[in-house]
Amino acid sequence: MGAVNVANKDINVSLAEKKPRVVFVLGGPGSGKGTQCANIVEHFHYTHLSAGDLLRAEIKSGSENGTMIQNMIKEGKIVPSEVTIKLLEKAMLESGNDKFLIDGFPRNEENRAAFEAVTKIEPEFVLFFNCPEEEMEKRLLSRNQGREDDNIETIRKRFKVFLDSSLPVIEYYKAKGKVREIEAAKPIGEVFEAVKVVFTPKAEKVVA
Ligand SMILES: Nc1ncnc2c1ncn2[C@@H]1O[C@H](COP(=O)(O)OP(=O)(O)OP(=O)(O)O)[C@@H](O)[C@H]1O
Ligand SMILES: Nc1ccn([C@@H]2O[C@H](COP(=O)(O)O)[C@@H](O)[C@H]2O)c(=O)n1
Ligand SMILES: [Mg+2]
Repeated sequence: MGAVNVANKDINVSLAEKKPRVVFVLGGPGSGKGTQCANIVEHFHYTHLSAGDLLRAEIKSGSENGTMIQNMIKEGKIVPSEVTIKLLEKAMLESGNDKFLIDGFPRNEENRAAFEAVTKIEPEFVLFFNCPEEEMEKRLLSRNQGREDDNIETIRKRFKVFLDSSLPVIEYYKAKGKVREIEAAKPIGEVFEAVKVVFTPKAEKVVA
C-alpha cells in the first residue's frame, strides 16, 4: 500500500506540472461519445481516454479490482473514483500528449470532486451530447460489441444513473459557462459538423 501511495504521489506531481488540456466528453449511454471522439482525434489530434474502456481493460488484465469492476458495470453502477482516476492518470502520463478527451468521466459528483482534488486540473470545457433515451436505447441494442451492459435490463439502470448522478455534473459545469451542447440525435456526419465548430479556434471560423 505504501509503495502504491508513493507512486501515486509521483504521478500527481508530474500531472500537475504538465498542466495538460482536458475536455470532458459527457452524454447518456449510447449518445455517441466514443464515435465522435474518434473523429475529434483524427482532426484535432487529442488523445481519447474512455473511462469505460479503461475499466474494461482493467477487468481483462486480471487486476485485483477486476471482479468488483465487472460487477459494477453489469449493474450500471459507478466504480469508486479512486480506481478510475488512477487509470486515467496512468494513461495520461503514458500517452506523451498534452491534450485529452476524457470520455464518460466525471460520471457523478464524487468523480468530479475527486479528479479536481487529486489532479488540480479544470476542464477547458465539457462537450455534452444531448440525445433522447429512445434513440440511445435503439443504438445500444444494435451496437453488437459484446458488451455485458448492452442488454435492456442494464441499459435501463444506466439511464437512471445518468439522470440521477451524471446530469447534475453537467448542470454544475453549465453554471460555470463550460458546457458546449451538441444535438446528438442526427446522423454521425451532421453531429461531427457541430462538434468541429466547438473545436475550431475562433480566429479560423469563417464569418458568413
Ligand atoms: N449519430 C449517430 N447516429 C446513429 N448511430 C450512431 C450515432 N453515433 C453513434 N452511433 C452508434 O450508436 C452506438 C453507440 O455509439 P457510441 O459507442 O459512440 O456511444 P457512447 O456514447 O460511447 O456509448 P457508451 O456510453 O455506452 O459507451 C454505436 O453502435 C455507434 O455506431
Ligand atoms: N467514470 C466512469 C465511467 C464508466 N464507469 C462504468 O463503466 C460503464 C460503462 O461506461 P461507458 O462510458 O463505456 O458506457 C458504466 O456504466 C459504469 O458502470 C464508471 O464506473 N465510472
Ligand atoms: Mg463509449
